[in-house]
Amino acid sequence: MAFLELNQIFKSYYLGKEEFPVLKGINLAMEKGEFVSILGESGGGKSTLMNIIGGLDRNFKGSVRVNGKVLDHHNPKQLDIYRRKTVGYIFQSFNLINYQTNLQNVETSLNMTDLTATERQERAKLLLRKVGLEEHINKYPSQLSGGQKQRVAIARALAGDPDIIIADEPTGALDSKNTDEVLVLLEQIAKEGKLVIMVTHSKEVANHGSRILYMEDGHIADDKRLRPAYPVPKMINRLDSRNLSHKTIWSWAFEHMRYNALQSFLIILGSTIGVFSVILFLGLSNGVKSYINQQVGQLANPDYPAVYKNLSQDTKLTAVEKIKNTQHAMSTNYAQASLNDQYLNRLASVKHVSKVYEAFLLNSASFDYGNGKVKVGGTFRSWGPNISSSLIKEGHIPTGTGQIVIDIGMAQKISDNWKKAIGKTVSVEYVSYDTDSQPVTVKADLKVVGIADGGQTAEVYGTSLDEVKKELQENGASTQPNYAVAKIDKTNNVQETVNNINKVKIDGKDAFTSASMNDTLDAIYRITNLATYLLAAISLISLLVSAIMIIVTTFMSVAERTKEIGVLRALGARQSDIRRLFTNEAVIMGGIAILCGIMLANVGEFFMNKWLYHLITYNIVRISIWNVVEAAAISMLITLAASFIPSRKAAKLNTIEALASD
Ligand SMILES: Nc1ncnc2c1ncn2[C@@H]1O[C@H](COP(=O)(O)OP(=O)(O)OP(=O)(O)O)[C@@H](O)[C@H]1O
Repeated sequence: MAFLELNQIFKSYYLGKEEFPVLKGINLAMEKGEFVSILGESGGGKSTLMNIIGGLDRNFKGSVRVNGKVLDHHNPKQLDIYRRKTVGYIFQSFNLINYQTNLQNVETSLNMTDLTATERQERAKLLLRKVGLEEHINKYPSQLSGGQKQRVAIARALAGDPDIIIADEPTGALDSKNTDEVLVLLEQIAKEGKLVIMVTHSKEVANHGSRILYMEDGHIADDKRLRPAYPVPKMINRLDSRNLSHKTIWSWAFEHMRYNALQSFLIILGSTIGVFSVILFLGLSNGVKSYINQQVGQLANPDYPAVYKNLSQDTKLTAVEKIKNTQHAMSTNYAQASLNDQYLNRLASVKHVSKVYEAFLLNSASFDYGNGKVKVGGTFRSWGPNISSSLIKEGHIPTGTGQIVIDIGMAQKISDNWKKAIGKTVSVEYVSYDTDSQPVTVKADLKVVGIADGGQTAEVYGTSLDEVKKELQENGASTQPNYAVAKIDKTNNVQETVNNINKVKIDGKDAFTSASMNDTLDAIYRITNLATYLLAAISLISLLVSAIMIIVTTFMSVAERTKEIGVLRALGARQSDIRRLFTNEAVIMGGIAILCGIMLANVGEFFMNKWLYHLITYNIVRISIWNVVEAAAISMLITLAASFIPSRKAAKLNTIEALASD
């Protein structure tokens, strides 16, 4: 039984329904140690026959038997292994991979053997030495002559230690000197016990073989033996084949990306800008929220909601709107708008309210220092536990009568060194109302004991509750508080208690209106969230643009590398290897873009905070680890999705057509 047997091989091409038979019943037997030349007219079916022997063509009739076993051409996996292990290809146009060095080109094939990395390198060097290219191992194919390229291709074909070498017009593109050198090498390979099958148009070239087959009209017209087959030496230590490792595919993807540096750089740049802006906008939104929190939080303690008397009948109004109505009503009917003992006691009886503090908010007050030297307007308030003491930047909160806390803005006007305002006397003037709701002007001289900074939200002027009551009493104004502060036992109970306070009824009507910090913040957050989503959506657009760039460039890359895909498949790479090759490259670029985007966003955070700090004294960009994770995940998903279709297309390319592409 011969090593390679072809039985009744029929092959036709179809144009529409029209059949073009090319091989019309080929029967052949070939042995190891033979150097078979195939001659024949152009279009006679030589390459078609080679594709069948090489395991590239699966659509034919008949059987191919190798070493006694029928090759199952309906089983792609078996064919992958067959090409990897049994066949070595040499093409007319060399088909070397241009972004790999000559050494790496030979190693490409060796990567599908069971050798270790060092063994692979040693064998690649040995093979390149064998074909006389020892000095050129680190050059790229573009730096070699045609003959040298073909010798690299021969070294690559031999790399996996195959039994059959298929050379399809290996000398077609070479001059006579290089042709001779290549033929000597092929003869040498046959002498080493391999079956060499060479297609040629030249009789002279064919004569180097030990046997010549003439193909004519889809048949073997003549089979001429020139000399006996070379004796097959005992082959020991044969290499075994294995699938390409993930590591190898990653390194190829990386090599190709490096080879196409400019194109890769532009894609990475596009994605980097996308990732950078998504992270930065998310960080900005965090900063804005935490800034609002800080501003509102430092002004008022969330465990102490303010409670006003409710005068609005319209139940659809929000708590904040109802509070405004009550404040308006104060100047027309103070007695009705302020809280009497009945209301204060009822409030104290609400569940979770552990204490009720009377409080005054006196709008349109004026604060005067040095008889008009510094005069400012603002709201004067009684200082209660609801006002955070962290607002005090110098001095202390007002504890007894005759004391005042002024805003830092006024303190700066009083003295260049604002801290020196402590101890100065400030005159306060405001309007309140008597029990008949008639306006009463209240004046008092108070000593500055503290300086407060309310940030962007409010200017802070305040005195003790006792002092307010004393002033009102002395000037004949009503001492009924215009609002109250309820102390809630636990932070967790605040929202529920505020809701319950708003439901309390006196004389059948809603008695109170109160807004928790959450109510106030929710409205603000809704707006900042909206702004954030809009900004993030804009940056997502740049990610999408980079996704489109990835799709386009991967498609272009597949088109450019069609031949390379064909070569890799002919060497035994699986469809999944090809798919991974393209996906991995996109993932590497996406990964680099994510890293660059994260780094840039951090730099952006630093500079934006630096530039904006003097405006608001706050680090307004606050990138959290979650912002980074979110942006990285979105970007990687987009990258994978973008590379999916082109990679699949690459994997599904027909190997023969890919090899035939220009
Ligand atoms: N994919 C295809 N679709 C249709 N016809 C094809 C296809 N590939 C080859 N053929 C036809 O099959 C015939 C045999 O082609 P093949 O390439 O095997 O010939 P060849 O003997 O190698 O020719 P040459 O010596 O010119 O390379 C030709 O007529 C060719 O036009």
